[in-house]
Parts: sequence; structure tokens; C-alpha cells
Amino acid sequence: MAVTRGLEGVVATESSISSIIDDQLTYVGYSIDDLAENSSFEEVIFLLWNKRLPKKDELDALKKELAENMQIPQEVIDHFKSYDVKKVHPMAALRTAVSMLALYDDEADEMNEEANRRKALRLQAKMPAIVTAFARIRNGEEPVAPRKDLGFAENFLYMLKGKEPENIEIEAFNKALVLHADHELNASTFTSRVCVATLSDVYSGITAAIGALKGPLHGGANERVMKMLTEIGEVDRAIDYIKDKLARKEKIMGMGHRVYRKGDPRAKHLKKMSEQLTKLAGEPKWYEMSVKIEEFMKEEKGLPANVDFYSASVYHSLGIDHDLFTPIFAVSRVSGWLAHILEQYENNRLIRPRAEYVGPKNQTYVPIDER
Ligand SMILES: CC(=O)SCCNC(=O)CCNC(=O)[C@H](O)C(C)(C)COP(=O)(O)OP(=O)(O)OC[C@H]1O[C@@H](n2cnc3c(N)ncnc32)[C@H](O)[C@@H]1OP(=O)(O)O
Ligand SMILES: O=C([O-])CC(=O)C(=O)O
Repeated sequence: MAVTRGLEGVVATESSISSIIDDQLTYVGYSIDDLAENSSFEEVIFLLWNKRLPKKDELDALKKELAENMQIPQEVIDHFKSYDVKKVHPMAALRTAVSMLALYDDEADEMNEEANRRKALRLQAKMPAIVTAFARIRNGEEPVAPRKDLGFAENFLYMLKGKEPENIEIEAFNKALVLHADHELNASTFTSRVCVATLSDVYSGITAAIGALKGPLHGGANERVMKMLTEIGEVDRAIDYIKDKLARKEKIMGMGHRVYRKGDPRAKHLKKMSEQLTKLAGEPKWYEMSVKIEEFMKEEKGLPANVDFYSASVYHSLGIDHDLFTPIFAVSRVSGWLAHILEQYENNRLIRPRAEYVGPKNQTYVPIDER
């Protein structure tokens, strides 16, 4: 058997949700550039789950349903208050909280399309309240309840900060959510599909996906980008810092991609936002430093910036704690995971590849006191 390390280039399923062809990303055939400039995150959720854009009344109905389902069970809030939240990474807290939601959902193990769609809606709606409740509780603050009159992006920022966000913050956050919503068969999406292909439930699929997104080679890179920028501190130190890391054979977070060779089409939108928002926040150095690193890596290693690179300085400029960057990725990507889970159920077959055995053979069992 031939082994393809990391399954590079292996086509593991058909899908009509998103595509990457010649470094161009589309959701259901719509260019990410059009969607980033024009759509709301709720519109993208509808698109991914229904494979068509919503009409106005359909979008209004989805927005209403999301707003009505945002509140999380009190048990999840009490659970956050029951352990030392300061010692826990918010991705671990999110992973556990999503798994907990299943315990308070009477339909958790109901296995039909309508029930799965209802669960998808409830899960999507509750992600912002989980992340923001955790963030507030660890700061010694009470969680802020979601408001039915606010949109998805606005509600997230409102629950996080306890005050209504500015329009520019809502627009930037909405665009970030649109850009992170889906990405073909990335590691966490594949994880979710493998999980539910055993005919396990939606909550298990999303819990597994959150675990995969958490790693630094995937969604966890955005937090590490900001850690790197903070360590660099000043623009004129950037290149020496990167040279040093490369000399030690360390990876530069936010750089490189398994599929994109020329560049990640999402990065240019985040780059523009980073330029604008870092300037507004009075800290243009984060953007300037990022540009220097991007140019150097392209020239020296031929590696382009990925979606995680400029999102770091965008979220930082919105005043968001660095370890919330990956949970925010999950708040958006859950829309794509759910679309893929629904698609997997529609035409399911167990996902079970093979391994080439390279261990010892024909061993003779030796009793324990003779070893
Ligand atoms: C949302 C997302 O998941 S986007 C990706 C987020 N992850 C990151 O930003 C982490 C940094 N990037 C990486 O680790 C990689 O580029 C990945 C994981 C994204 C893709 O990796 P792969 O396709 O498996 O490439 P692989 O890790 O095998 O790297 C190939 C070569 O490029 C080098 N390389 C790849 N990325 C980087 C990087 N960021 N910094 C330095 N060198 C790199 C590797 O060292 C390797 O070099 P070698 O052939 O001399 O050994
Ligand atoms: O597709 C990938 O491998 C990683 C990625 O960019 C994403 O999940 O958005």
C-alpha cells in the first residue's frame, strides 16, 4: 500500500459546500471576495446549510431564530463557575461546554434530518454565549445575556464587552466571521465528518472538530501569531526575530498552507482590516510588523500568509483577549462543520482508511516474569 503522508492531495469525499480551485475559494460557488464585501454572517450560514442564498423573509426568519436560541443553559454557566477558569484555555472550556449542551438537549440523539437541522441551529446560536460567558466569568464578571434585537456579530461583541459595539467593530467582526465560515476538507471539518460517519450525533461531531481546531497547526495558529508579534515588540526587530526562528527550524505561525501555493484569498481582506483597525486603535506597528514578516517569508521561503496571520492583529485591535482568537474561529467555523455534518448524513458511508503496518512481526509472547 502506498502511504500519502498527511493525506496530502487525497480526495476523500464529494462535497457541494465550498471549493478551493486555483487558489480561489468559493462557498456554494459564490466567491469569498463577493461574500466578504457584501454578506452578513447569517446569510452565509443560510447559504452553507441550504446551498442557496436566502430571500429577505428567510434571512429575517433565520436571524430571529438565532437570536431566540442564543441563551445557554444555566448549568453551563454554573459549570464555568465550578473550576479554576483562569487555569483553563478557552478552547478546552468551549470543547467541554459544547459537549455539555447535548446533556440539556432532549433531541441530542434524535437521528433524522429535521432534528439534526434544529440542533444545528441551536448549536450555532449558542456558541457566542459560551465563549463570552467563559471570558467574563474568568474576569470576575457576570455573563451578559444575548439581546433579541441584535445581529449575530453584534451580539457576540455586546455579550463580550457588556456594551453596544461601534458600527466599525460590528462590520469588521461580521467580515471575519464570513471569512472563517468554511474551508473545504480542512482538518477540523474532516474530523467532524469522520466522527458522524459512524452515525454518531451532531454534538459529538462538533466536540471532535473543536478539538482538532485547537491545535497550533490549524486554528490555534491565530493566538500564536499575536504571541509572536508581542514578543517581537517593535517593527525593526521583526526580520531578525524571524531569521532566528527559521535558523532554529521553528515554524512561523500564520504562514504556509497545505492547499494554497500562491496565497490564501482570505488574507488580503484581513490585511486591509488590520491596516485600518490597528491605525484606529493607535497601534499601527502590529500591521507594519506583519507586513514585514509576510514579505520576508514570501521572498525567503515562498510561503504566503494564511487566514490566521492578519486575523490576529484584527482581533487584538478590537480589544479581544488573545486566547479568545481560536474560540472565535470556532464560533464562525461551526457553521461549516454543521453544513458538512448534514451533508455527511445525507449520503453516509463509514470513513475508515487503512494503515501500512511497519512494526515488528512474528514476535513470540514472553511471560511477564521472564521479560
Ligand atoms: C486555519 C488554518 O489552519 S491555516 C494554517 C494555520 N497553521 C499555521 O499557520 C502554522 C504554520 N504553518 C504550518 O505549520 C504549515 O504551513 C501547515 C501546517 C499550515 C501546512 O503544512 P504542510 O502542508 O504539512 O507542510 P509542511 O509542514 O510539511 O511544510 C513543508 C515545508 O515548508 C516548511 N514550512 C511550512 N510552513 C512553514 C512555516 N509556517 N514556517 C516555516 N517553515 C514552514 C516546512 O518546514 C517544510 O520544510 P522542509 O520541506 O524543508 O522540511
Ligand atoms: O484548509 C485548511 O487546511 C486550513 C484552513 O485554512 C482553514 O481551515 O480555514
